Amino acid sequence: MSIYRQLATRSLRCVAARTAPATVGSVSALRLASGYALNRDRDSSRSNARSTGRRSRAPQQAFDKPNNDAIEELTRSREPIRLEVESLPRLILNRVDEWAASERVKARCVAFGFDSQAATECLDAWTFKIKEDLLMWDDNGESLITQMAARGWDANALILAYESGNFAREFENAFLRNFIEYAAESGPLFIQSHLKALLEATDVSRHAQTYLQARSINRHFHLHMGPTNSGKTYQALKALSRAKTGVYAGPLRLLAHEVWERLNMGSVGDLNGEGRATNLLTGEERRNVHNAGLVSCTIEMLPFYGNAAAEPWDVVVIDEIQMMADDHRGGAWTNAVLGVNAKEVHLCGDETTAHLLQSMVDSFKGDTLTIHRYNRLTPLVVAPESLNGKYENVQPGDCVVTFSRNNVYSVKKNIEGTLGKKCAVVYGALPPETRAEQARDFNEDEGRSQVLVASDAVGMGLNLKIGRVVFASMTKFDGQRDVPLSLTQVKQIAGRAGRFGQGRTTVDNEDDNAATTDEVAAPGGVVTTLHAADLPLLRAMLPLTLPAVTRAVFELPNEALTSMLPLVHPTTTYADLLDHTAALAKLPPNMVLSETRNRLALAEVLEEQRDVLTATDIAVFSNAPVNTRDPKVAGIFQNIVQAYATDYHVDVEEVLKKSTLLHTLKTVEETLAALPPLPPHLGIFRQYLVPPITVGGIPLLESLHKALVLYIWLSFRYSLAFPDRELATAYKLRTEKVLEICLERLPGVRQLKSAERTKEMDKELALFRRKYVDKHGLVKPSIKWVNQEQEERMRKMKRWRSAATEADEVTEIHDRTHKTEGSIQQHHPKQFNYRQISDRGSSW
Ligand SMILES: Nc1ncnc2c1ncn2[C@@H]1O[C@H](COP(=O)(O)OP(=O)(O)OP(=O)(O)O)[C@@H](O)[C@H]1O
Repeated sequence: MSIYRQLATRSLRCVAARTAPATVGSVSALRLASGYALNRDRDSSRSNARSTGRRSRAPQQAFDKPNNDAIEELTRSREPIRLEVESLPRLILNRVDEWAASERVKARCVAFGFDSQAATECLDAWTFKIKEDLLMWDDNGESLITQMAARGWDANALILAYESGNFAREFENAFLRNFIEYAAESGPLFIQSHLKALLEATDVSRHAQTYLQARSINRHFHLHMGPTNSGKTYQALKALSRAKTGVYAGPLRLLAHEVWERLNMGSVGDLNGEGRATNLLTGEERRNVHNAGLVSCTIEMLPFYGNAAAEPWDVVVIDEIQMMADDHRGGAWTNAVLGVNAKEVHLCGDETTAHLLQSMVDSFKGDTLTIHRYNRLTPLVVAPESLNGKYENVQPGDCVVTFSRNNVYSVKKNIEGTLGKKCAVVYGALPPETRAEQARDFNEDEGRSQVLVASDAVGMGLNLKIGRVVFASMTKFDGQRDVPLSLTQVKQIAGRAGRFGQGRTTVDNEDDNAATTDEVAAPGGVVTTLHAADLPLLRAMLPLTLPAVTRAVFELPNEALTSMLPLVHPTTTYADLLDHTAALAKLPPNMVLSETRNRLALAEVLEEQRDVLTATDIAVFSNAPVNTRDPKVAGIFQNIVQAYATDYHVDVEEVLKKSTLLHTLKTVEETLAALPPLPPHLGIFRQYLVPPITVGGIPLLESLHKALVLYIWLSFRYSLAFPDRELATAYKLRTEKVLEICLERLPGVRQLKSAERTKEMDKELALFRRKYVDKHGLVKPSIKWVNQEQEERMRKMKRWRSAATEADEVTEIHDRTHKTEGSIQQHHPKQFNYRQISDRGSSW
């Protein structure tokens, strides 16, 4: 947070506390006490200690002590933040002098066409007028709102900004717009018409009116509201499956894919196996089915304007509507509600958005709305006990939730080492296709995995047979520090337990919500924590209702940027253009601008090619799916932009070459191809079956996958400049395959001891040995990387031996070496002898 923001925050807090003492609470409903961080540290220190074989230094007591402070804080911070309208004038007064005197405001004025002398004079005059106005306003709520509106202040927007904790930036933007409106009427004559043009270009408050088709019909909205696993999507899809034309729009391409498959196969609602021809449309994939009346797509690809004949869709289903409050992607949901051309719009999500959606729909003349409310189909209970910090207590059907890829691996290793049961993994950086494969391995009876270890990515998009969710920690590292899990995250993740019709473990709990279902409800879900100390917190959080979403996230339309372009100085960078437009934008009611951090990072790269790229190019590239936190992908994005700008021809292999990611893919593929299969019923014998590159290569393969998805995404927008879509898709599929095998071979599962093996198992094992193990008890070394490792050892050995022969005093060692010449493996029996280690627990 900048110093300015800190000061602004502090001063506004003080004023608010003075002016509305009884109503100001803490900013976030769930910004909890430091006890969270303690739990996370304990968790990771514990897993580190296990994996390194050391004892954790954290005293055992700390794991068991309930975190009362955090629970108390939780209860207190549930108090809603309130700001009375009467406090607003004072908040404005307190800030106005400092704001007007600041250099950044002057710089902004210069960018808008003022000279600095004129800017200072005009700002002084405006400040004086504000103070005069403030003295004249009476302090009665309703009339104050009207008086403020007459002077260009949107009191309700400022109150919402304050209550949602974003007020510093938004107050500043409100000052800027108010000042420019004033200057456009009363400022220096030479600039007035220019300022009016700026105000017009950035006025997006009537953006909904630009969706002409949607405005010309009367849409009927159905809100399907309920917690996870309450059957909302099921009911909405039923309506879609009956429609002649329609669309399903979901948050992930995984979900779009799943719905596409289900509609085509007829496994939705009333279809009873009679498939409906449905097309698939995602940023990276298009599949056309003959005579398709339906489309399944990701929300960003929603065909707003209706079907191919430009007629309104009969039914459009928009899933996970609460995502309209998401800082980064929320704009896509908001636009869908504003502009989709459909007779019936079904919105599925949790209760938090009901009020906001009602007021949005009310603002569209002629549109109507019905709300359907649902309860969970299966009960969800908090277990009476935690796992008491012991992975031994994990059961088949459990999903252990932790955060970050490394923690997922380390928990997987701990569980596999302790229980001897294989774990599937799901985390955000895994390609969705690989996630789905892991989910299948866990869900299906013949799958190898009985336990799932997942990050919060498990909260959405996958149907999983989870009986019990176990939170390994109640905090998450946000890139800078540990933050407590939000109530939304806790509820979304916990809700995965006991999925209707998919449950695995049972709890004795009668389901009383399942009256409307077509089939018998499955047993309910259970949720618990790994550590005893976290359980009371979980128990306190689960029954809480989620705070209502008060504002939808709004994405700056490209038209606003292109209208602004001729109005700013020609040397203005794209990042500054974005920033100026966002600062001056007049938004529709109850909306807040989306987060532009990632877009600004991409804009910096695009700036290098600003003389070549068109405004449309910049708009497309700056919205490309690039995670700038992954330096490999960010580097490849830079190569792509450069190749596009210089040659208008982007060769997929060429842009990937510098990153060596394709080389990694080939090396891992070759390594895997030379490996014997995994031994049956045994844990993984790391030395032969898990070459280091198959573990170390996983993050690189994940980056490669993202880079390929980016290429494919761009190829759908510029098919001439990106001609290698097929090749990129082939590489993408290869990457997914290799990733799956690498995950399959991740070391961890303890080898079964002979007492634990059945005769059948022994038989299969004997077969395996005969085929892959030589007479010395070694896995047959036809494997390139093993050979290379052996050669390296031989080289070292020779060097060491020659050094030893030179020194008389090491004769004894030399003799010992000489005896075993020709059988280098015998120097490392622990590493190479398969027979010797097969009965030992894996050291991984
Ligand atoms: N009436 C029903 N008959 C049969 N199966 C149903 C019924 N309602 C829901 N299901 C099944 O229950 C599971 C959960 O339903 P659904 O995905 O619609 O819930 P949801 O409330 O949308 O959950 P989420 O918010 O997690 O997406 C699905 O597998 C769905 O097919």
